[in-house]
This record gives sequence, C-alpha cells and structure tokens, in this order.
Amino acid sequence: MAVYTDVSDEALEAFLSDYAIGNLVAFRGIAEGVENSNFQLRTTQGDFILTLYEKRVNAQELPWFLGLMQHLAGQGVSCPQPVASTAGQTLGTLAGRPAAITTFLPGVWPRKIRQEHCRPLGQALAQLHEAGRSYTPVRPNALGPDAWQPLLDSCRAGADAVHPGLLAELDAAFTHILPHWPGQGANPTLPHGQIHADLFPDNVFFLRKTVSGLIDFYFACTDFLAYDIAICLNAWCFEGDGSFNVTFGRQLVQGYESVRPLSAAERQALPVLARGAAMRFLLTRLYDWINTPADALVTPKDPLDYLKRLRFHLATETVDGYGF
Ligand SMILES: Nc1ncnc2c1ncn2[C@@H]1O[C@H](COP(=O)(O)OP(=O)(O)OP(=O)(O)O)[C@@H](O)[C@H]1O
Ligand SMILES: N[C@@H](CCO)C(=O)O
Repeated sequence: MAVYTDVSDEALEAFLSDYAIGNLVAFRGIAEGVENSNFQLRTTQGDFILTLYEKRVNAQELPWFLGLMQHLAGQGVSCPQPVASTAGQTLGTLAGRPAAITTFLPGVWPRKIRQEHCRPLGQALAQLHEAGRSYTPVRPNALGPDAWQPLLDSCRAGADAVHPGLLAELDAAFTHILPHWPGQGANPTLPHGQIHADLFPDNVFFLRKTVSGLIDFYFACTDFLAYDIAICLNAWCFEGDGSFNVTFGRQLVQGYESVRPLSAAERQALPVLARGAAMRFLLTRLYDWINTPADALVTPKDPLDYLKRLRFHLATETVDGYGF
C-alpha cells in the first residue's frame, strides 16, 4: 500500500481552496506504488491525482521533476501534468509534506506483458526522449554507476544471507561493467538527454493496444538515452524463469527506432548498458530487501530476479546476442 500520510478532511479542504479545480466530490487513497502517498481526487471538473512526497524524494528536486512533466505534457507526451494553484504554484504543502496535484491519466498498466505492448512502449519511450530535448535543466543520475559501489558496500553484511556468494558475484560483475561504461561528463560519448529511468510496466498505462500514459517521473534524470532502452529491456523483456524474450526485445527496439533511430555506437553499447541497468535495480532491491522491517506496509521486490537478468547480460557479449 502507499498511503503513508493521512490527510484530514479539513486539511484537504484548506489545500484545495488554493486551486480552481471545482468542488470535491470524492477522495480515496491509492494502494499501489511504494514511494509516495497517492490519492485520487474527483471534483466537479474531473479526476486528478494528489501526491504527497515521502522521505525518499528530495524536496529540492521536485521543481525539476514537475517542470519536466509540464514540459513533456506541453510537447504532447501523455504524462501527468502538474496543476497550478491560483497563485501559479505547482508545489504546495499538505499534512506536513510537499504535495502536488496532477492530471489523471486513463488506462491500466499491463499485469501480463505481451508482444503487442513492446512496440508501442518503444515508440512512447523515443517520443519522450525527443520531447525532452528542449528541457534544458540537468539532473545527474543519482543512481548511476558512481552510486553502485557505495550501494553494494551498504549491503555487504546482509548480501550473502539473501543469496550465498552474492557479494563476490556482484564484485566480480563490476569489473565487466564499470571499465566499459561509456564516457560521461562534459562530452558524453552517446546521445544524452532526459530519461525516465524507471519505465517499468506499472508506470505505463495502455488503452487497448495503445500507450495512454506514462507516470512516475521521480527517478527521471539526464543520462544516456540508450540507458532508458536498457532499463526497459530488463523490465519488460524477460520471462518469469529469467530467460530473455527475443521477440519482446526486438519489438521494443524496432518501436523505438521507428521514432528515433539508434546510432551504431548506441547499439554497440546496449549490452553494457543492460548490465548496468540490471545492476542498478538489483542493488536498490537488495538494499530494500535487507533494510525493510518485517512489519513494514510495503513488500520489497525480489532482488534475485535481477541477478538472473544480470547473468544473462554478462553472458551476452555483443548486441547480436540479443537478436535485434
Ligand atoms: N496521473 C495518474 N493518473 C492515473 N493514475 C495514477 C496517476 N499517477 C498515479 N496513479 C495511480 O497511482 C498508482 C501509484 O503511482 P506511482 O507508481 O507513481 O506511485 P509511487 O509510490 O510514487 O511510485 P513507485 O512505482 O515508485 O512505487 C499507480 O499505479 C496508478 O494506479
Ligand atoms: N521499478 C523499481 C521500483 C520502484 O521504482 C523496481 O522494480 O525495482
């Protein structure tokens, strides 16, 4: 569940009095999600989402995220659009938390991923990248390669209890990722821009076979565009048993390239980017697995799903091994 903060009727009423979005008709907490508290608001003007940002989101970065969503929506991307108060502010305070109201997007996220989801996903990802080009503020990726070793260090004491030998395996995997990571800094070696960085199935809404909305931009950052593809390959293109679904991967990349063709350098970098993406989600899941109290409201996600993916990517040396 993800309603960490209770909102009283009086506090909500006072908060909404700063917005011109009609009169409140219904208000309910949304159980899904793990990071923030989300509520669905129905007013006489329609449906909205109210998000209270919890401790993992750095409040100082919220203007960057809200600005990105505003920008993307303005460029035609179907993403939550921050709603400004009558004073022109998109960020307020409710129940002691930073809070924002955004537009409500139609559709549902796919509980079972099918081939027909992957091509529209790739297209939507490339459209997001194109639309993000004109959003110039930079947010470095706080969960990029520099963060991985410290994350693993913070898990040293508990890692082998999660899976025997895990610590040594991840230490060894670093040597196949970090020295081969494409150059960053002032002159990045691959096309760079605004990426979603967490485009998992639960963040992509579909209506029939069409993408109707992309949500949850709170890991978005400025990084290699192809890294977002690598994240999606991990999140969408593996079976429950950990095997790679070549057809899903091919549909994803073909959909992406129908909007934004990849350069030869981006294609060649996909295997190392895919290893890095698997490592990133393995490590944050491992951290949560070890540090989430047994009586917590949320169930941590299994880090070992990403160990299987990482092993696949380590064994796949060139992009040809993915069958794109
Ligand atoms: N703009 C929106 N339109 C419709 N539904 C939304 C919208 N934003 C969020 N939701 C609903 O709220 C749920 C949780 O949202 P979200 O995934 O952003 O939560 P979170 O806790 O911030 O993120 P995480 O996925 O990282 O746990 C979604 O699955 C969806 O049902
Ligand atoms: N998408 C992340 C969690 C929340 O961002 C994961 O599956 O590990």
